[in-house]
Amino acid sequence: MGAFPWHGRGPVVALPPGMRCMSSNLYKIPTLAKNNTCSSLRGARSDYRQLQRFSTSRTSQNGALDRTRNIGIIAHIDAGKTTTTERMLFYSGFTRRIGDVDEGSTVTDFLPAERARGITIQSAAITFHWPPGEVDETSGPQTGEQNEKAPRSSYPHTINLIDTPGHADFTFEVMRSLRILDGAVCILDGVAGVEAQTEKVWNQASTYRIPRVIYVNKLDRDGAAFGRTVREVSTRLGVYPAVCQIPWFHGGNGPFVGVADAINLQGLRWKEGEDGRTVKMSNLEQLEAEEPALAAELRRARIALVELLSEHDEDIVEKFFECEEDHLAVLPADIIASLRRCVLDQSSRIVPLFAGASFRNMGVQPLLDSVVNLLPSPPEAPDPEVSISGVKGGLRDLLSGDLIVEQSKKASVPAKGKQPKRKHGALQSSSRDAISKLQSCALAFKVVNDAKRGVLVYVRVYSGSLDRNSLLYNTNLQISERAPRLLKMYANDAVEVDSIPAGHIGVVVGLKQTRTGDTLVSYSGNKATPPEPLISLQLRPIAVPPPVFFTSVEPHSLSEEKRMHESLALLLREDPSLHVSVDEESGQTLLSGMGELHLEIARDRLINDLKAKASMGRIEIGYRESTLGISKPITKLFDKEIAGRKGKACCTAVVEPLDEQSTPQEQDEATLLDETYDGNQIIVRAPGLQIDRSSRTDEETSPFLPPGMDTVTFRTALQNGAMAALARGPQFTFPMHNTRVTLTINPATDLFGNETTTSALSSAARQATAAALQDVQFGAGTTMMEPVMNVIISVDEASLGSVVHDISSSRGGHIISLDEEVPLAGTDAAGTSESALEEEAPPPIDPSRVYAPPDPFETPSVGEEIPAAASRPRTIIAKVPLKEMVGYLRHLRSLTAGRGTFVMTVDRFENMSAQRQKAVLTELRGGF
Ligand SMILES: Nc1nc2c(ncn2[C@@H]2O[C@H](COP(=O)(O)OP(=O)(O)OP(=O)(O)O)[C@@H](O)[C@H]2O)c(=O)[nH]1
Repeated sequence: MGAFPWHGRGPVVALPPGMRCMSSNLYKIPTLAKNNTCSSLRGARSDYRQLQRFSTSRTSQNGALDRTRNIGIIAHIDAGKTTTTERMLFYSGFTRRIGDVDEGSTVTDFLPAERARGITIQSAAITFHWPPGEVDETSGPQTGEQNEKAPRSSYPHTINLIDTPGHADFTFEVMRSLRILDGAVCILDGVAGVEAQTEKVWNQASTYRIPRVIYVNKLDRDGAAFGRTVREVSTRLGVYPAVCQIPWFHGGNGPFVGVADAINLQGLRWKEGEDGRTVKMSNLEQLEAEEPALAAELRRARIALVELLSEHDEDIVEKFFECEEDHLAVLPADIIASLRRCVLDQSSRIVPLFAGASFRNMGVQPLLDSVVNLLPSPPEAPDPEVSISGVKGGLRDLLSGDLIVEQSKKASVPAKGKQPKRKHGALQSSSRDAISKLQSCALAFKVVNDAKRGVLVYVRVYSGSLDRNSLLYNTNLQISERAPRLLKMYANDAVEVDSIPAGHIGVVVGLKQTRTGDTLVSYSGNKATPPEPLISLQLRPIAVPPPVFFTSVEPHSLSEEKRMHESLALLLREDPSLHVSVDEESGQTLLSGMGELHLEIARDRLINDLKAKASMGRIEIGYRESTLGISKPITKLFDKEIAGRKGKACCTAVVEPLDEQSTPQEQDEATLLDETYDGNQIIVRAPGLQIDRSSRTDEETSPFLPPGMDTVTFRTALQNGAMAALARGPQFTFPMHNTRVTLTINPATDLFGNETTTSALSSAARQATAAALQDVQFGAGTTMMEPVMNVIISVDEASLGSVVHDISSSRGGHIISLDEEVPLAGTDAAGTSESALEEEAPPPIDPSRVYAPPDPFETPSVGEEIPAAASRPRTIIAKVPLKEMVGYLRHLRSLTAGRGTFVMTVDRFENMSAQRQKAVLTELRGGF
């Protein structure tokens, strides 16, 4: 048993064999070479050289994979993610000094903007080992066979940690980080409990079925209420908290000094003011002598834990009977194994819960143990969702061939009015053949411009192995790029590697176009593109929410314009939730995003980090314009020379409103395109086009089209033209929304052989659509639309009335519900995982059946009891125009004595009343 020195005394506890043994190296930091005078990061780097051996034999890869955890930390803003991460890095030996968010010296928040604001903006990927030491397949049990006596936390594991941002403006950033995680630690603030943002991120994590543990932080703070937080976990997050630790308050109601561990039946005590490396451990008898009330509570916690597990796990029931129904006699290894089964099979809704105060350096090492012991390795994680040829399913199903069977069935059903393409059997075998050619499949989950190394593309490899110099096909952009260099990242430091195997996270340097969210595949054979259907394989696609704020960006001089656009392009590669458009009439460049802070950070990145010489205008709400009626069919002939080449094409456009009442358009053979993008539907029809399909390439052409132009190019040119016209409404110049454009081409009269170039087609479509919009403006008219937000506000009972009144009377909002019993589905996830969202919401959990230790302030001996009713947490769900929510946090804080919080997401764009439109326009004009 390891010694945990405490004021120079010897070991205080010897645990019986079979119980969890926290070997001494666990809570100690490996000594770095004394003469190592370089930075702490560089110092640690030499210890991680072994990672360069990524591309070794399959067995060792599998072994290493078993000892890998790709995890993230999710929480409400300020719950302590960065503070906890810094301790994790320190205890693992990665850093030699604990960074401090308040001083701006943390490792993970390394962008200057993050350090300045003390918040995490870009999630950084960082790798360390827990417990410290080499990850070696010879140490610990072999793959698959878990030694019953020794927990996983007794031998080193590689932890790839993705630090996710907590601010609501970065929802998309959170989503894209979440989808590559195999497990997550959810940090709660022990004073604030479960907050609105926590609920939101929690629901997003549920969408991806990410196994989680909960860590209740800040238990050192006045007003910390562990028991209340545990109950909130059950009511607000809709899961059963498996309380694995309870807080240790000195003497029952003194300062927080450590935790009592219900798995191992021991007390862990840290010394105030130290770096937390030394932990005093007491067994149950010692704890009884020292803190009898805590020891009694620990027994209750252990009983509750075994009871809870027994309700969901047969194996623990067996162990319980083997121990003659003595809850305290069940071995810690059996409890850990049971917890692990429940965490991996999420149908039990059991989530293990731990306690600590990271800032005081208390509780972080056992939390790291729980990451290794309870969260899944990559092969144990839920099957990642893929979409291929329009069919969704799991990647493992795809690789085993099951998903392709489905895809073939779907593909072999002819669309209405069309001939079946190929026979089902043939397609199935060719699909199988294509899948067998897949060498690797990876998701680019983050693009970062690094001042020293250039553009870094962070990837999570899902199958095979991504090798240096391999050709990667980007299935989103439909282009190929070579991967000249691969890196393993340690926050802002890196180690060169030859390959990144499945299950791991790494960085590709040298990709010119790949963006955040793109899927990269490599395949065998010398073809320029991967075989069908691999060409359409996409990993966990996510829907980008519509931008609701915008700002203008102006270069300081004409000569700076090119550089500014390059920087903007890079910014868009990094963050696809930003949009750039150029207003055709004013020539102004507009940058739009999801929130004010989102655009402020983009400005910082553009001007301070990317050094673009440009200035940004005021951040404004992105209104939209919508048509109130149908236009006449308007035909436009484009006949002009462009760049010395004659271009001629003709097109007819009709625009009309697109809303719930709109009748869906019948699709027939003449329909070449029917797509909805950014709230607008574009239909392209060409009756009588006479399409010929090449049996060899599947390419479709027509004798009416100029030689070399296929139908895809033809309809894309028309679509681009219509989209350009929709970018500017006829009356208010805001982009059009909820609008359907039907473009009709008569091949005999509207196409002119060689003269019908793609730019002529685009121009004809743009002019016809713009003219149809003008026609509407002078007929039925157009209206302004505004973003309406789905707002979730957390307040206490005492301030509920004033907040509801403020929302419904002063802000023109509609209250949807108070205290939704069942957790809300992650609204941002809409469309990302149908299967997850289709599931029925589980029944609510009765908090009276949930074990939670009493909070010190609830005991009669301690001061006055806080009236429970007034502090009861309440949740308000409302729909409120975004305009009324600008600057709302400050107002909410003043209404709720600083306790209220809220999150919001775009619900929809709504038509504005004439009165409201007038008021907004007056304000906008005054503001300009
Ligand atoms: N008293 C106390 N304060 C803490 C504890 N953990 C974190 N804090 C403080 O809480 C504040 C927020 O901590 P961070 O670690 O930056 O929180 P975060 O969740 O990373 O915040 P974002 O990066 O902005 O999402 C800082 O002032 C910390 O010093 C704790 O255990 N006890």
